[in-house]
Amino acid sequence: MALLEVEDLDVRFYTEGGVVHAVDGLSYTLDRGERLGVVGESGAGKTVAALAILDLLDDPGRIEGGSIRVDGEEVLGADPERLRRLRGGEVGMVFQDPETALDPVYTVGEQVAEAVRVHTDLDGAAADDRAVSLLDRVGIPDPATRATQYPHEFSGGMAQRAVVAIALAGDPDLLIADEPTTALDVTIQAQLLDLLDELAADDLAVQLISHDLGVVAEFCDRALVMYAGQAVESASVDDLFYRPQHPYTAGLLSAVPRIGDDRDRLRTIPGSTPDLAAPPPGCRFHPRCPYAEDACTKRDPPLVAVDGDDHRAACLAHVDDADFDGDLDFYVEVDGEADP
Ligand SMILES: Nc1ncnc2c1ncn2[C@@H]1O[C@H](COP(=O)(O)OP(=O)(O)OP(=O)(O)O)[C@@H](O)[C@H]1O
Repeated sequence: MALLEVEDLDVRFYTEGGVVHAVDGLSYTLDRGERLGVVGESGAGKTVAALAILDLLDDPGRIEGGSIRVDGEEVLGADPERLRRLRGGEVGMVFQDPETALDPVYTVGEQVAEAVRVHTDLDGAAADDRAVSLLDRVGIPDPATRATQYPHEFSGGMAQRAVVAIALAGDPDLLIADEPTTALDVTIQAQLLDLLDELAADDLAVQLISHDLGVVAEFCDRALVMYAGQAVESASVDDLFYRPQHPYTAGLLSAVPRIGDDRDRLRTIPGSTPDLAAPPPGCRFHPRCPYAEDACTKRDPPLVAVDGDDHRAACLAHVDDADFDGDLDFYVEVDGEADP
């Protein structure tokens, strides 16, 4: 049995501008100890889908359907005791910005110890000791002194390590990291990824949400590509990078800057993500797709196996025919102009 099984998840936001269908029929699984990268442009539904796993969506967001099982147990509609065990217990979460995750009025040690108390049997001095050892485990030097300091005394990288320590307090099986390095500078980003790498080597499964395909290629075993609330491709990292099947995946890859690329301007896929209150009919990517045919405007394509069960895509288009060599230049816009 997979550690995490998401099946046909449906999340909508009821806004004044209409019903935003943020996650639509999302299904995927994550095994114990596996590292899954979730990629896609801003607004694809990556964060909303992750919050749904812990039933953390607030008004006007609502989970309208589907199933989320952690270790075989359903999360949706679970009682408060089960949710307490889940959040920060079986599943730890790290967000982009450590400053919003830490409370400025408590010391870092108090915050880690509180998480220890909530999720374990430890109390009092034993919880404080565990907090110091967690700070040590995430690579914070002189953890006993650091534990007595307040978040503002921590650098961004150290604060994010403290957030990881809090996420580990309940000894989770799964860590969801939502753009955990985006707010950090490049060297610190690499150090934090090294830390996640070490933790994952200890059999912790990681769901890493990232805009950065390079980070996903380096860190993850498998990747799930999301577009406009749906999964469009799911594959091992190798298959995804060398044999992308969905034109959107190919577009994302061709937008990655490469060594030797002398263009310093931003390369993007032409067009923008659709308004999820009124998504285009058929395949949601068709208005931006160079391969779109009439049928794509009518039929919402399901994920189908590409070559074996582990590689699935919501399109069996012609990316292969284009002899993909990682440089689909015809696809990409540079500064809004067609790329020569
Ligand atoms: N509170 C909210 N009210 C209305 N719509 C929302 C709300 N939160 C998210 N959405 C919508 O849900 C969709 C998915 O958002 P989500 O944050 O999951 O995207 P994302 O892929 O994580 O993007 P990013 O990389 O920018 O975080 C977006 O269209 C967004 O506008």
